[in-house]
Amino acid sequence: MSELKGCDNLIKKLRRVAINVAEGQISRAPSIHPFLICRDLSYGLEAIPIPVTNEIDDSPITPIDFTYITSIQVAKNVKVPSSDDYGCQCKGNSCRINKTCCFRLNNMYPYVRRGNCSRLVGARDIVFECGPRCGCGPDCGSRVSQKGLQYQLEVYRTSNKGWAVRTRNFIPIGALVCEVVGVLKRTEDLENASHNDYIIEIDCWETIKEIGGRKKRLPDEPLPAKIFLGQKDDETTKNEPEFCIDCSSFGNVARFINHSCDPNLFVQCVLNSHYGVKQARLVLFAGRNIRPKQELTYDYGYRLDSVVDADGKIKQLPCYCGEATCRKRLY
Ligand SMILES: C[S@@+](CC[C@H](N)C(=O)[O-])C[C@H]1O[C@@H](n2cnc3c(N)ncnc32)[C@H](O)[C@@H]1O
Repeated sequence: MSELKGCDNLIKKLRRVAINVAEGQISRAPSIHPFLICRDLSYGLEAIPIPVTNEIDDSPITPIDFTYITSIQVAKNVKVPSSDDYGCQCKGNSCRINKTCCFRLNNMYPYVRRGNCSRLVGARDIVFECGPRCGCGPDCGSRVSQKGLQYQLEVYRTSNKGWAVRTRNFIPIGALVCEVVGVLKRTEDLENASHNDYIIEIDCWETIKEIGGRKKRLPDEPLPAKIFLGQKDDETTKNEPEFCIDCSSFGNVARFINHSCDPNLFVQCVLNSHYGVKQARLVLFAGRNIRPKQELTYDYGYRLDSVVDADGKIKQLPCYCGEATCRKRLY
């Protein structure tokens, strides 16, 4: 009986694969992994393919209700700060020795090199990197967060959290995992969004200023960016709109990374083309050594009772991270 059931399941799976081959959603080559439903979520946009697997249920064959992108898009009504005054004149790989390089904006050099991999030494309020207006080349050591995927990631189905992301490689502590990519929008434009599952707030300024219960990452470190934030006084910055990254319709693999109350990744704000902290890039780094097959998670950082519905009623979402220190609710 159980053999027959197994056969039945296999037939169902093959039928789904056949449908998706016909619809062009997955490669025509037969898969060796019985639960592989898409060979590459990014359809070739990432240097390393991101397979999607589902051993759990019959939910839509691929999480295809969004378009995969690899760099931030900007909503029409968002003005990106000027990049005229950002950048260094370093040439080639000279950034490490050049006193005027962008990385000197960091109080301390943020990365350390171990073998082939540069690692972030620890979470900072903000990391300054070289960027598009700099004279140095793409191999400059001050562009770590711009390197794209470095590890084999897999999107997979869970029994209680929908889709999730796990690594197929060992990821060392401090290593770049991925940027959170989506559409940069004004938070106020999303306040009436019916669901906020894929909206990530850029809270760099709030962290620096310890607003809303946030804590500075390195409390004793003088704020390296102060003089640059000082181009606009605090009052002006405070009154500027808030921004977030909306990954609901356009996004990358980060959109499938779940919350944990004891996460193995952390969000690092990075600036590399302007000084507008409210529009910092959000980049995920490993907060500890991560073994192959482990789920990747970060702390979404919601305050309890901070999410309300259209009628102003507090919304609650249970947390299934399963950690001993679980707060039981995401919000
Ligand atoms: C950015 S999405 C993550 C990917 C999502 N699981 C999916 O299937 O597309 C955020 C949503 O995933 C779910 N989620 C993430 N972490 C969770 C957790 N620890 N417990 C329960 N649900 C979680 C919640 O529905 C949340 O709003």
